[in-house]
Amino acid sequence: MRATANRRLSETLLESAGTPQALSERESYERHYTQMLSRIDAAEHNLYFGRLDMSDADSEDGSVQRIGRMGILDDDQVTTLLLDWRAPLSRPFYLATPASPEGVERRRHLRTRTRAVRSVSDELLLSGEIDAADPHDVSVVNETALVAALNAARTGEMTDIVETIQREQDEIIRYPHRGVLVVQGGPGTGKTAVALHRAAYLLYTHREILSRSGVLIIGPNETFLDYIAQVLPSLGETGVLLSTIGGLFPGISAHGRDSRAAAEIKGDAERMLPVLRAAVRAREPLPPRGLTVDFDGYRLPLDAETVKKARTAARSTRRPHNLAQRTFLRAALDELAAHHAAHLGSSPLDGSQLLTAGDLADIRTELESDDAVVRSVLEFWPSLTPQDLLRDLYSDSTFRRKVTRGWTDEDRARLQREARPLHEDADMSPADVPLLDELAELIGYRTDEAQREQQVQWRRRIAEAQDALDILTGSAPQDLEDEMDPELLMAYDLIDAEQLAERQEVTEYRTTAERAYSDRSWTFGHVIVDEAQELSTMAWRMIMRRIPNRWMTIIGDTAQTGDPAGTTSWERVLAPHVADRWRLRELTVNYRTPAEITQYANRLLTQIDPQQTPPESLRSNGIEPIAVHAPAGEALATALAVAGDGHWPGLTAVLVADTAAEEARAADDPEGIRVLPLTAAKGLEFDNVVVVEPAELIDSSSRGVSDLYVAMTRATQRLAVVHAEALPADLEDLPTAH
Ligand SMILES: Nc1ncnc2c1ncn2[C@@H]1O[C@H](COP(=O)(O)OP(=O)(O)OP(=O)(O)O)[C@@H](O)[C@H]1O
Repeated sequence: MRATANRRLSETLLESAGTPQALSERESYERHYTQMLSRIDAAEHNLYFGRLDMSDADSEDGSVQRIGRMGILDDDQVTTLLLDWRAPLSRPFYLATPASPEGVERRRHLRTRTRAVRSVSDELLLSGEIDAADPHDVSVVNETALVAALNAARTGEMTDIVETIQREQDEIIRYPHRGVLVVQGGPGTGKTAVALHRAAYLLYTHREILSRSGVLIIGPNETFLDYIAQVLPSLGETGVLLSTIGGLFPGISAHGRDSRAAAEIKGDAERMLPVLRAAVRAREPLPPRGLTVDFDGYRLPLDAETVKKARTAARSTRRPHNLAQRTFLRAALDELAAHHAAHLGSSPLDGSQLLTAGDLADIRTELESDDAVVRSVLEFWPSLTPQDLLRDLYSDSTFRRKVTRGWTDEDRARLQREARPLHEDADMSPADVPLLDELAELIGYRTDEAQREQQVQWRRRIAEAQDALDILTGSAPQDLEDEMDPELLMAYDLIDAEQLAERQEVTEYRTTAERAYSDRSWTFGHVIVDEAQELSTMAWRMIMRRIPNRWMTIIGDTAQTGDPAGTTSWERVLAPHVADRWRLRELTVNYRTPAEITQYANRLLTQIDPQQTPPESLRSNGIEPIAVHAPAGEALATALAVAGDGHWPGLTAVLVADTAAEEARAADDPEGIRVLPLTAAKGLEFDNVVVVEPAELIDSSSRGVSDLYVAMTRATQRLAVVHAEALPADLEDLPTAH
């Protein structure tokens, strides 16, 4: 397959593209073969991993199914050599258990490295020894392979779980409902893995729709996106847009940081929406008394009444601010024209209007072409950009006071930020992005890069066409010029550059993901939100605008919420958008953290939310977590020493409270050890974790206990807790080490 695709690609590249149509065909073939090659490359590792011997089939061919990362047909294009793991026929591979064998006699699991088979394990499902009547069978599927996968050392990049997906996970990955699906599950239950496999599954099953509209996956931060970036390509999918909330506004890279207090208030829709609306309205002011505009040697009054009338006309269109500007201008000019006409044309005898409707229209047209008049009128309904408005809100205290009616001074100060004239966009923080998006909606501001880019391309094409015409003119037979038949028409006589450019068909070569990324008004076919508990109500509004059909998978754990603007209740965040039309599925098994660690972590869960069932650890590894006492003020240094001296195999992370992030950055981390503030470790995992100063983690935020819970559940093998202050009561009985 690879050789064929390679050959076709070279043939395509060698083809000369004479006509624009041939050129566009060539490019689409090129794209097709390049994508096919990258899919084949991506599936190379462990291409074929599962085999099902079915009991019911009578023909030999039908009795065996081979399952792999991608579907492969034999040369006859009919016989299936390998079934895609997402195909319905592959399902028993993930679902069959001895209690419910789904017609599978034997399930074989293969592991390969490059082209060599490394291991094979078989399970006999129809051996009849098991009580097939037990409907509560919770045994794991593909046990040997699963245990191997769970014990494998971590590489710092997430891997796919396509070979060992478990039943409860499979049910979510293939969930057919076309509405909002919420997946709630404790740490390590495979939520992120399930989210990514669901994206791949949906793209496979609904490729027609989704390859055009795209799938968006939202993750909590860039580190997390890097961590999961390889999973979808390894499943053969490259067309998914991965983004953080901060990355969803085209043209803005939100690298600024907010204090927790600022992020909390910025994320609160109830508080911010009235402020944003007021901010736009404040840019639709009334003129000062006595304002006039000069026109035609007269001074026309631009008074409050005129502006009010125009403003009412504009507002009654119910269109966003920028889009209502034309109505405003038109209405204001009508008023000014009427004023002028009254002045010029009223009869000195009886005051009746002597000017005709035509005269009035002329005045109106002249007013409209008078730049100074138009500029004066538009002072009261200027074009706005979300960036400028937000910046004014943060840096102009008078403006801020005006639009935050009813706020305390203390809350107002949470929005305050120094005005910085240069590189302002770099100052935007992730919490600002939903505000920008909301403002863009109120203003009717388009970030349609695609459109802008099209214009640039259009101009470029005209320039190219002009060049082509120039060459054509230049290559006219000069020496014959005098004798040339003046009646003979040349191409350049008939066509101008614009027409020539127009003849080139406009084709969009960017991928769906690239187009979606540059267009704020893009709506996706499916949206998956991971670590969804962290999203503020403002962020939810932004996401919902991207997915009007509400076909979403929302994944998270309300016990892990760290952002003070985040949620502890799915009902609360979803009700404004979908009322109660959403379904909940739960994941209950912790595949990451061994039981030795979970027994301590789960005590914290009782504090965070006693209603939640603690996830059950699938394995134990015999390594007890430890507590290490540090001298006062030396918790971080001690933690680094513990991490370094342990010589533990695999990846080690030292996790500190966000408030200690500066200190952590300055620390000299020993080789192979990552020192991370807690928010940057969300969703990640490491073989060994050293948690620094639980008391500080708890105290540094109103969601401190959740933060500690997240920190402890990042470990796949070992946990050490280093403390100079007293340990929280729940961890007091940790075995101590020196
Ligand atoms: N069926 C499975 N087979 C093999 N590994 C699995 C399976 N399910 C989950 N895992 C592994 O368990 C670990 C945790 O999964 P994941 O990160 O998706 O959990 P999570 O629920 O998102 O966790 P958290 O909420 O703590 O971020 C990962 O290493 C993942 O590969």
